[in-house]
Amino acid sequence: MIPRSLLFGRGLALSHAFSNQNASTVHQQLSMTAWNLRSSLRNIRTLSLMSLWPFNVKPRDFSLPNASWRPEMSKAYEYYNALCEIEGDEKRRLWRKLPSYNRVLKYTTGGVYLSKIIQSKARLFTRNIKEPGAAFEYVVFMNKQEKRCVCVFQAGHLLEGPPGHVHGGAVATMIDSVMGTLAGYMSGPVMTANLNINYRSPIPLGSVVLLHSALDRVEGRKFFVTCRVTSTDESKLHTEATALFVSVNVGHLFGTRF
Ligand SMILES: CCCCCCCCCC(=O)SCCNC(=O)CCNC(=O)[C@H](O)C(C)(C)COP(=O)(O)OP(=O)(O)OC[C@H]1O[C@@H](n2cnc3c(N)ncnc32)[C@H](O)[C@@H]1OP(=O)(O)O
Repeated sequence: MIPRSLLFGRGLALSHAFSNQNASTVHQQLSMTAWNLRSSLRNIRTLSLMSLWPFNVKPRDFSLPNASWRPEMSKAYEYYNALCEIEGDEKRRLWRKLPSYNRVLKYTTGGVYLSKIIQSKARLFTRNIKEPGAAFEYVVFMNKQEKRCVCVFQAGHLLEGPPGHVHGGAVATMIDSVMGTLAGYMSGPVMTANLNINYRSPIPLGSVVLLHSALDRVEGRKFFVTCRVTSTDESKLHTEATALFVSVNVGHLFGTRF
């Protein structure tokens, strides 16, 4: 005959034990169950660490200064970084420098559309060129209280569009990324539903600009965001944009929502 514990699992096996065995055997069984539970929890913890491999080492923060930065980039960085370091209660600081990685680590194991090979090779568009200074060099400074952020952006030589100037798509990429970062910071996961851009004056290749983004209003799941791209002294307007971001649940990103 098949033992009852194998048919109904440990819970039912224990109730069976209560009715048939003496107290010391029951105590022994309870201790064993607790030990098994602890060991299972240890295994789950080990598994969850393994599932992050190879990302359980500290990822590289791409928003730190490097040798490719022009003095203008370093100067703007230092200006906003100093705002982040103003003495005071950490929680009450207005400005924060956001770290920037080449993957959104939380989502490494998701994505029903992606094969394992593509998943392991996926990298954030703006952080996928290894040569420092060749493409998108940028740092985002967030001011949650004022619902705005500033991005210091140095456009590298691989972003050429018109000769000697930055490609409009590269500008749009940065605008979308910075506005999306702001909307996401305020609300959790979002996707761009609508993006309108007016290009006012071309951005010279290799130059440093600021992207000023602000949350205009929120209507339910809809986040309306603005963005202005200016020279670092803010005297020249390069680009203006407005966008709508819609907050989504993680299932939407993985195509698993119903
Ligand atoms: C750390 C690194 C950070 C990097 C940040 C990078 C940010 C980059 C962001 C992106 O580039 S996302 C990629 C580009 N975007 C997409 O691929 C989105 C494709 N579209 C969708 O997935 C869906 O259409 C969307 C999530 C936007 C909306 O679908 P839902 O089914 O969730 O919502 P629904 O269609 O019910 O719309 C919700 C509301 O938004 C409104 N809406 C949606 N799309 C709209 C649109 N295009 N224009 C105006 N309104 C729009 C819609 O009318 C409705 O308004 P009401 O609530 O008032 O009825």
